[in-house]
Amino acid sequence: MNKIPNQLLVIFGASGDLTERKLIPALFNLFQGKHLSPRFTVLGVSRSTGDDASFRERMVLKNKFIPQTIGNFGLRKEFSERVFYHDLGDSYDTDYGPLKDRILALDADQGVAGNVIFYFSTPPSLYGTIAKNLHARGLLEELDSYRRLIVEKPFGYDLESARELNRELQQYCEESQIYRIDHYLGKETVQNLLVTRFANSIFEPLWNRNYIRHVEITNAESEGVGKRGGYYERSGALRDMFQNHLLQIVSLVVMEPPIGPQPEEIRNEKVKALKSLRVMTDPKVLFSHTIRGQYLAGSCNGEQAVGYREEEGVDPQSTTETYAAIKFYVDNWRWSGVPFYVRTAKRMPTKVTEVVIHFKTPHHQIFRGSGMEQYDNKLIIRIQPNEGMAIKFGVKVPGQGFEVARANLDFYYSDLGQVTVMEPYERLLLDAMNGDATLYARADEVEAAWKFVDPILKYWQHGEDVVTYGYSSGMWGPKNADELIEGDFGWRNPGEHLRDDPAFCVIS
Ligand SMILES: NC(=O)C1=CN([C@@H]2O[C@H](COP(=O)(O)OP(=O)(O)OC[C@H]3O[C@@H](n4cnc5c(N)ncnc54)[C@H](OP(=O)(O)O)[C@@H]3O)[C@@H](O)[C@H]2O)C=CC1
Ligand SMILES: O=C1O[C@H](COP(=O)(O)O)[C@@H](O)[C@H](O)[C@H]1O
Repeated sequence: MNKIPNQLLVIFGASGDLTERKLIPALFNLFQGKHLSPRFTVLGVSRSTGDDASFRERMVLKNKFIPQTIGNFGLRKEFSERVFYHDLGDSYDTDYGPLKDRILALDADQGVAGNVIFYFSTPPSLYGTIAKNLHARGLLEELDSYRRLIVEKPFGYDLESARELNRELQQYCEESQIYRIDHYLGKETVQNLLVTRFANSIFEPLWNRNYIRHVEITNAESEGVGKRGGYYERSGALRDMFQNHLLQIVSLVVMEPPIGPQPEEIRNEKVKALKSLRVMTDPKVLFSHTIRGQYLAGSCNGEQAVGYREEEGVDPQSTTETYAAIKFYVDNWRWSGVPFYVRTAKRMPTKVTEVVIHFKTPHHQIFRGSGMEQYDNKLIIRIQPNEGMAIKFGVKVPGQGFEVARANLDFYYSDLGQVTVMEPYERLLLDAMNGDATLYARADEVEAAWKFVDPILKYWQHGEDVVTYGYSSGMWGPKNADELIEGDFGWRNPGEHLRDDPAFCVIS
């Protein structure tokens, strides 16, 4: 079962939240599932004082994000013995000689055959510095073994900084060594978009402007920003979710069939898809096609929630958006004239991510007046939760005449029974260990996404007529966002339809 090479994973920023909440639990699950090679080893690196014992205790033995089950303590202990810590000193910009010695010693003791993956889990401002220092000590040179970098998001702050970061990293290693992580690509249902489209013959013939009226993508979270207010203030919903996760989903919906499943074939098509998004630069278009909002106090999931401006680390006058809805077009043969509507937000009534393909009504409506013309056919791809797919279509109501009712064909992943679905970080870590970059973003892909987002960011920052709407926590966001969608459609609000927000207002 073990095909993964022996290797060492070096995590920079190892004292942080991501390491504790996601990376170590994912690695433990992989260890538990016997997916790792027998000599797989982890070295945590950061500036915090510590040693192997204290790091093992915090990150493995007492890590509350690794579920405690009867009998897994022994396994934790075993796994913890494969985990080590290196204290870097006061700065990430230092001589990596001692770190190199530690890596060589671990290589000799643990037998990882010189294969090393460096995981950058620090603030992004340090990525270039860390790569520079690894390079200075020859740690990125691939001789008989491999050296890879996994780089966390956000990849850049805008187009220029993303380009600069690409240039910086590519100065020290080859593009093929760089793995830019986007955890949405690690979700089974996101990958299933490729299979739905290209492993079936029933969808692809309809997947174009002749049959599709519009495409709607919703990413809603009921949580607020929590303890990440400081980070979020500099980010906002557009940078935090739209530029990366949502545009990745868009690229999978929009792309042409790749000639094969190889990473470069898939990534080439995704880049082409992102390049075909119509960049909006006219302020009038930006005004009418983009909506930004910020959550106010309210009630979410039965609990009182504070407004964004009251969150820890947030400026009480902040205009950072926690809601973004964008309408745009894709300028290519397949999608010409089909509007795409994408929204992402925090403090919505529920947590849900879904893609809805709205098909056109039949061009000749025989059953006009029967009820069906109000309901276009839809394909709903539920990314989370209740992962699955549904097709909505019309059926005859039994009895005289031709009354049409709406029916569903549903598939839920849970119907597959006892299939273990890996968490995104598990899947993506395993892929990087295997050298499979299909589910990682390439430099040109990230830049193409920023090219589309940059003018929206600039307009939101400097545009004269930009408005930020306030919406109550627990509601579906600014009412104006409904007007983005032409015709009588509105957004498909999964679950309860809470429309009339008494607190809806303009906040800046
Ligand atoms: N947490 C999450 O859920 C997610 C995080 N990410 C990304 O992953 C990376 C790590 O995130 P996360 O673990 O949450 O971040 P943390 O703020 O917890 O930082 C990680 C570590 O980086 C080190 N560090 C070095 N310089 C600084 C500095 N100036 N300010 C703060 N920390 C510093 C700290 O370790 P020390 O001081 O010991 O050196 C810290 O423990 C970031 O790029 C983030 O954007 C992406 C998606 C989700
Ligand atoms: O990257 C991020 O993603 C999470 C949402 O991830 P999900 O897998 O729970 O949908 C989001 O909360 C966070 O703000 C963002 O940085």
